[in-house]
Amino acid sequence: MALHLYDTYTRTQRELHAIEPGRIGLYACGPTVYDYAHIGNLRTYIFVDLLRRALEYEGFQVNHVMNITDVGHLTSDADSGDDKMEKGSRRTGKSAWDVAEEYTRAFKEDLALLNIRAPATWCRATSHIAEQIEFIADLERKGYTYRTADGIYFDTSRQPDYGYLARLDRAGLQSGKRVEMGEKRQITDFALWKFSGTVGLRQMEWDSPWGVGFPGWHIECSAMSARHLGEYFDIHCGGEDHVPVHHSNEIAQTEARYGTRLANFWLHGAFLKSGDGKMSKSGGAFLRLQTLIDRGIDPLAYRYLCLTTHYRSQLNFTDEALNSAANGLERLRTLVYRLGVPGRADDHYLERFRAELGNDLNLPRALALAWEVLKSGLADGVKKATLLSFDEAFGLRLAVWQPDVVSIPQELVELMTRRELARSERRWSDADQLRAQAREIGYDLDDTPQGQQARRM
Ligand SMILES: Nc1ncnc2c1ncn2[C@@H]1O[C@H](COP(=O)(O)OP(=O)(O)OP(=O)(O)O)[C@@H](O)[C@H]1O
Ligand SMILES: [Zn+2]
Repeated sequence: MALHLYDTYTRTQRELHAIEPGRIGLYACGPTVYDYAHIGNLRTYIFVDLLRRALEYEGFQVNHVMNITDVGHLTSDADSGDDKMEKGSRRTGKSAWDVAEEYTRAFKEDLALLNIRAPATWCRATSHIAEQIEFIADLERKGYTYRTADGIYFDTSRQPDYGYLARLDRAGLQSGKRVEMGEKRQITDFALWKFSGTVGLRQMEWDSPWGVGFPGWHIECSAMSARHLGEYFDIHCGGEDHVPVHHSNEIAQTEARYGTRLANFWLHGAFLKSGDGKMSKSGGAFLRLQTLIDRGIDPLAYRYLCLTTHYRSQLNFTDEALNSAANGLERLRTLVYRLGVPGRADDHYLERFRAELGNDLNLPRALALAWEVLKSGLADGVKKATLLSFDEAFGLRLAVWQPDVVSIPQELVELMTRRELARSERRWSDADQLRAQAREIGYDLDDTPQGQQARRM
C-alpha cells in the first residue's frame, strides 16, 4: 500500500518512494542532553516512532539514526548565549561530560518506557568533531564562510533559496535586524565554529584550523547524517520549532557542500502545549515522564494520548486528557486480553488500517478503527489477531499485557525496563544493581531466553 506523507519542504502530501527500494534512511534530531526530557520532547519521539513503525508495517527496512546533542546548542538560536551543556554543568555541579552521560541514559530509559524502538545508530556530536571540522573546511574552500571575532559563520547570502523550507521572508528579517547580531553580516547567518573564550571558560573544546573552539549546533546534523546515511536520504524529522532555523540551516550547509537538499521528505511534529504556551525546559511547567509515573500513570497511557491527536496538530496537555487516555488504554487492553487466542487477522480491516497509516499517519483514525473492530461481529480470534497486528504500529504492548500485571508494582516494571536496557548495552554492574533493587521490593529477576521473568520472593 502506498504511504503518503506530508512534506514540509514542498508543503504537500505526497507518495513516498524509497530512494533505494525497500529501505528507508531516517534521521531524527535528538535531544540536547543538559537536563531530563520533558513530555513535550517525548511527544516528538513518539511521533518519530509511529512513523518508523508505519514504515516497518509496510515492510520497509528502516535505518534509523538519532543524534545526541552534547555540545554547541546555545541558549539562544541567534548564536549568542551560553552552551546548554556548560549551563547544565554549572546547575548540577558535575562535569559537562558527566551531565551528557547521565541525561543520555535517562533519555534512553524514557524511550524504553514508552516502547519507542531504539534507533539503529546513536551518534554523539562530541564523537564526530573531525567530520564537522572537515565539513566546515569544505564549506570554507567553496567560499561559503567568513570569520568574525567570535567564530566562523555561514554566509546565507550565497544561497538564493536559503530558508525555502520555512518560506522565510529574508528581506523582512534583515530589515528587522537587531543589535545583538554582532559582526554577523545577515541576520540569518549562523555559526559553524565558535572560538573558546568568547563565551566564558569551557570544558568542551577542540583544536581546529581556525583556533580552539567548538562546533555550532546545526553542523553536527549535516555532518553526522552524511556520515551515517549519506548525502541524500529519505526522511528527516524533528519538532516544528526546527523548521525556521535548525533545519533551514542544515539544508543550507548540505546544499552548499553536496548540492542536495539533504532529505527527500521533511516531517515535523507539532508541539505539546501546556496552558497557553509550549511545554519547555526553560518555562514553568516541566513535566517529565517520571513525574507522570510518580502520579501512578502508566507511561503507555501517555503514548495512547499521543495516538489520539494527529502528529501535525498541537496537543494541549491536561490531567483530564491524560486520565481519559489512561482509561481508554485500560479498556482496550482488557477487551483485547479477553478475546483469548488469536486466529487469523481480517484482511478487510487490515486494508483499512493501512490506508489510515498511509494517509499521513492518521493514528487517531487508526485507533478509532481498533474500537470499530472490537464492536464488530467478527469472531473473537479474528478480532484478536487483527488488533495485535494493529498494535505493531500503535506500540501499546497489547500482546504481553495480562490482568495480573496490575498486581506487579509499577516500580518493578520500571526497574525491569531499565535493566533490559542496561543488559542490551552490556552495563552488567548496572543490571546487577537493578536486580538488587528489585529484591529490595520483594522480587527476584530471572534471565530466561524469553527475557526477564519476575518472581515473588
Ligand atoms: N513542547 C514540545 N512539544 C513537542 N516537541 C518538542 C517540544 N519542545 C521541544 N520539542 C522537540 O523535542 C526535541 C528535542 O529537543 P531538545 O532536547 O533540543 O529540547 P529543547 O528544544 O531544548 O527543549 P526546550 O526548548 O524545552 O528546552 C526536538 O525535536 C524539539 O523540536
Ligand atoms: Zn538536527
